[in-house]
Amino acid sequence: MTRSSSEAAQAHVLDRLFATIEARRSADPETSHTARQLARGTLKCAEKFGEEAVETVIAAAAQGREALVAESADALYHLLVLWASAGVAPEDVWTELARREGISGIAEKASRGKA
Ligand SMILES: N=c1c2ncn([C@@H]3O[C@H](COP(=O)(O)OP(=O)(O)OP(=O)(O)O)[C@@H](O)[C@H]3O)c2ncn1[C@@H]1O[C@H](COP(=O)(O)O)[C@@H](O)[C@H]1O
Repeated sequence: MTRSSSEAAQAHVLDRLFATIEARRSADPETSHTARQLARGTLKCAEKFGEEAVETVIAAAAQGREALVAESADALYHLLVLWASAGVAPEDVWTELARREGISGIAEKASRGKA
């Protein structure tokens, strides 16, 4: 696989995962972790993402590369569950990221009057 097609596959996996998450809205919470999370509401989904984000920080600080990869996957999954719960589509975020392409983060911060 070439570098560019590999990169495209990485992007698609998040879109495929989001489609799976959306399809789980009507699934049985007894058999679907996603349905269970969505049934708890957006605030609980946000709280769960926060927990997974903290676990990602701990992995980065003390547990090594393999743990960081695993915790990052958990965090991304729970971020997508949060988007689904809150009515955010991946395209909304991809569009915002594309809008920022080529804008230096340092220049953007300076434009808001921050050093
Ligand atoms: N990518 C994931 C994924 N990553 C992490 N997890 C689950 O997220 C949970 C995070 O671990 P925790 O120990 O924090 O969870 P927990 O012990 O259940 O804690 P609580 O939720 O009770 O707070 C685990 O149960 C993981 O199995 C995931 N569950 C599902 N998916 C994807 O979603 C698809 C649909 O899953 P279901 O909805 O379960 O069918 C799957 O095919 C996968 O592609």
